[in-house]
This record gives sequence, C-alpha cells and structure tokens, in this order.
Amino acid sequence: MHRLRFTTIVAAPLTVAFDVARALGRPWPVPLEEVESVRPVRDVYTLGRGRRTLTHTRRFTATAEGTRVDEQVDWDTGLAGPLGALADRVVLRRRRVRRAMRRHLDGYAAAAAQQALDVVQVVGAAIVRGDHVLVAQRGSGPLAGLWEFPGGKVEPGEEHLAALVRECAEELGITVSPQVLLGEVVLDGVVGGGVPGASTLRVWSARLAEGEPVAHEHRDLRWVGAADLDAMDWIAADRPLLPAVRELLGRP
Ligand SMILES: Nc1nc2c([nH]c(=O)n2[C@H]2C[C@H](O)[C@@H](COP(=O)(O)OP(=O)(O)OP(=O)(O)O)O2)c(=O)[nH]1
Repeated sequence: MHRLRFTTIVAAPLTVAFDVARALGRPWPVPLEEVESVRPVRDVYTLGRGRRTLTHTRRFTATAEGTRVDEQVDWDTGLAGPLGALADRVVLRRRRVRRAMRRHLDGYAAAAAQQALDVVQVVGAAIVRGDHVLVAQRGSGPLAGLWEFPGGKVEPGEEHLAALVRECAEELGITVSPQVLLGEVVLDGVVGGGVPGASTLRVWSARLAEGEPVAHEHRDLRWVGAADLDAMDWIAADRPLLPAVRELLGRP
C-alpha cells in the first residue's frame, strides 16, 4: 500500500469548498465509487479492481485562513514480482500521482474561490467579557425571538473580520477586536437571496475594545455564562458552536 497526502487552503466557505470539489471530481482516468459523503466535512471514494485498489479521502476543516482540504490517496498496484521492478513502478506511479494531484488542486482552489464570490457569507462574534458571552435576540424576520451571535452578511469584496467589526459597530455601537475562529456551520435555506444551503456562519471570539453594547437592531441583549448557554432559544444552526463557546468561557 502506498500513500500520499495533500493539503490545500481554499478561500471559500466549507459548503463551496465541498461542492466544487465534488463537481470537479478527481484527477484519475477512471471513475471512483463513492463510499461515504458527509457534506460539507468529508468524503471517501474508492476503486477496487482485482488486486489493484485506489482510495481517495478528503476532509474539509474551517480555519481562520479559509477551508483546509486534507486529502489522502492510498493505492496498491497489486504487483508482486522482483523487488527492483516493483520499486521502479512505485516511484513512477508516485510521481505521476503527485503531478496529477497538484495540477488538479491548483485548478480546484481557483474554481472554489471564484464560486465563493457568488455565495452570501455570514460572520458572527462571540464577544467575551470575563466568563460571560454576549448573545443577542433577533427582533424581526422569520427568526425573530431567537438568540444569535451579533454579526451579519459579509458585503461583496469585504474581508470577513472587517465585516465583523462593521456589523458590531452598526448593531451594538461598539468596537470589537476579533480573536480566534471558533467554528463554521451551514445555514439552512436561502440567506440574502443566495443559493439554498450554500451559506455558512463563521463565528469568531472577540474582545470588547470600546463602548458598551446597545441593542440598535436586536430585541434584547444578554451576557450569559457557560451554564446558561444551552437553555437559550438559539437559532438551530448555532447550536453546534456552543461547545466551542463554553470552552472559551473556561468551563467545558
Ligand atoms: N448574525 C447572525 N446571523 C445568523 C446567526 N445564525 C444564523 O442562522 N444567522 C442567519 C440569519 C440571517 O439569515 C443571516 C444573517 O443575516 P442578517 O440579517 O443578520 O445580516 P445583516 O445584518 O447583513 O442584515 P441586512 O443588512 O440584510 O438587513 O444569518 C447568528 O448567530 N448571527
């Protein structure tokens, strides 16, 4: 069995990184069979013919820089024979596999970044003070009454963190200083007229740099401790982010 690993950082949300990867397929001359597909975090494809096998695994992870795509290619030529001949073949195939993947990944990263421009992206801030985090209750629209992280849609051409600082200033009248990415979740349905199921929410921890939050757009604001997070009536999409927020508050 031979193995190669590849890592690519894609300037796109998880959903786009995943969907474009699937649309482009893989750089192998034969179609592979799907073994597993968990949108937007993982998929596995394989080809098994006689003693020859090829398995291609992809993992998609949200990072501060974008989506990290970790790929692993395992293959077995199934060739027995003299050791020298086998070694030659392995070297040859290894080079060929690496070259094919590199070409494929360059095109993939560019295609995903391009596609991301057409997807509405949302950023949120988990603003921490001491052992409490600020949560906000939506005042209008279909999600009115539910709790969320302050934030909003990234404008075309805007940096994510700039959008976060702008939204907090508009919604709360404060200046925040973003810290680390806590996670990214898929938003169901249509966000801002965009493609259904394509938008994601990326939540960053943040410090309050200036001002005292005032609810300019929300119905209510609350500073909440780790023990009370679960009981809030959250927008459903936000719940997977709560463990990371609890950890941030120092009480996992
Ligand atoms: N800000 C925020 N939005 C969230 C969260 N969870 C979640 O599903 N959303 C959704 C609700 C909305 O469909 C979308 C954010 O849109 P928004 O209406 O707050 O954005 P915005 O401030 O840019 O609003 P607007 O200019 O379009 O009025 O993301 C969350 O925790 N924070």
